[in-house]
Amino acid sequence: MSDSFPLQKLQNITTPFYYYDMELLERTLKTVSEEAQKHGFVVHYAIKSNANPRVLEMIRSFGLGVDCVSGFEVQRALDAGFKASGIVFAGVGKADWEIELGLDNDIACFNVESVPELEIINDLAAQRGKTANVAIRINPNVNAKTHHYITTGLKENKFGINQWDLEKVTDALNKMKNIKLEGIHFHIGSQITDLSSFQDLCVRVNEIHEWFVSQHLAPRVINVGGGLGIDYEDPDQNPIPDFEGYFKVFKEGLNLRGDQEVHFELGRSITGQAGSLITKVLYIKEGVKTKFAIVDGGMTELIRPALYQAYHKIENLSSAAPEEKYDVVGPICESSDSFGKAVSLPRTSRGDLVAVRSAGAYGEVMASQYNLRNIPASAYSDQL
Ligand SMILES: Cc1ncc(COP(=O)(O)O)c(C=O)c1O
Ligand SMILES: N[C@@H](CCCC[NH3+])C(=O)O
Repeated sequence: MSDSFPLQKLQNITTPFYYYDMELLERTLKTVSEEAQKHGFVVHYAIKSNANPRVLEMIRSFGLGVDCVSGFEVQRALDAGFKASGIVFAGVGKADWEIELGLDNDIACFNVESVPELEIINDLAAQRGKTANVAIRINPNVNAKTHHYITTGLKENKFGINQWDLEKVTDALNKMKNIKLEGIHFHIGSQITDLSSFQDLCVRVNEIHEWFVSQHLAPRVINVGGGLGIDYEDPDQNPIPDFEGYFKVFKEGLNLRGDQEVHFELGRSITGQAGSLITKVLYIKEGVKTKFAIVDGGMTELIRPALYQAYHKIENLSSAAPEEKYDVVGPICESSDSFGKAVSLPRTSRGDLVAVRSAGAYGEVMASQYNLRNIPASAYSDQL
């Protein structure tokens, strides 16, 4: 039985729902802010990982900027009170209305992923008599050593502009009157736990940076994206990622010139450990190999196990009986609707509350209404 959850209070809430440990979120934000400040680094929060209004409110209170990947995210960030001057906007397929929204609100920077996109931003900025700040997203062809669905910096991935196309970018930039080159941008993938991938990234960034300088273009901002992973196996042992070690890699690895700024776009490492999906056991059913614990939350609330075969620690909050093995499955009409196979849990019964841990990032925000289910509600440790 876990003592890190207020079981009595959680029992009164209709399941399934997301539970946010706001004290942990606060400690994580304090750590990331302090560690970044030591080096003068600027952190943008990747809102795609979690756009819950209460979560955003706390993140905003720490003065982080926001990294967005759609016009809807830009709008959510503005609605949550983030300043436009702290908003950066990436994405391979920005529609005209999304670019217009960014321009009309004077966001800080567009992270541009192709030459045709650059042309459209230039045209739309010209129509408004404005100059758009852009960072060129470059695909550094670095192996992030993570799940292939969430690696983004290999040459075959759709993201960014390949190095051999950079001359086309500089040619285009020289012709465009309504674009200002603000920086260069990279992002190699997500859930990266081997820091050597970030060392490899630094080597590529330095090469590419040198090339820009040789073209008499001096990017003011070096944006190295996000991707720092979390400990899904042991969230209690490692609730806060090693931000110190992570930033140190960039401090030591990047060759900076003058007053350049280094920007980061961190999502999972900020929100991941602060959220759990709380679900209730509906039925215990005998299976062929193990018993099924059928819970009332499923892939519609948390799709990561079904989509990436991702591991999430599962805990029975209600029982302290001897352990047995269960396949913990949801009610959705898909065989992949499983949170874990042969999971050791204290003997589990109908009505027990189960926590699926480390679900604060890419959890609530990826919920769907498949099977016409409701989008899950949330509860917060500081409001119970
Ligand atoms: C461009 C960009 N920046 C930042 C992030 C945030 O990544 P993470 O949540 O792994 O820190 C992502 C997602 O992978 C991304 O695509
Ligand atoms: N949704 C992914 C991460 C994608 C990151 C965005 N590029 C996950 O749950 O791990």
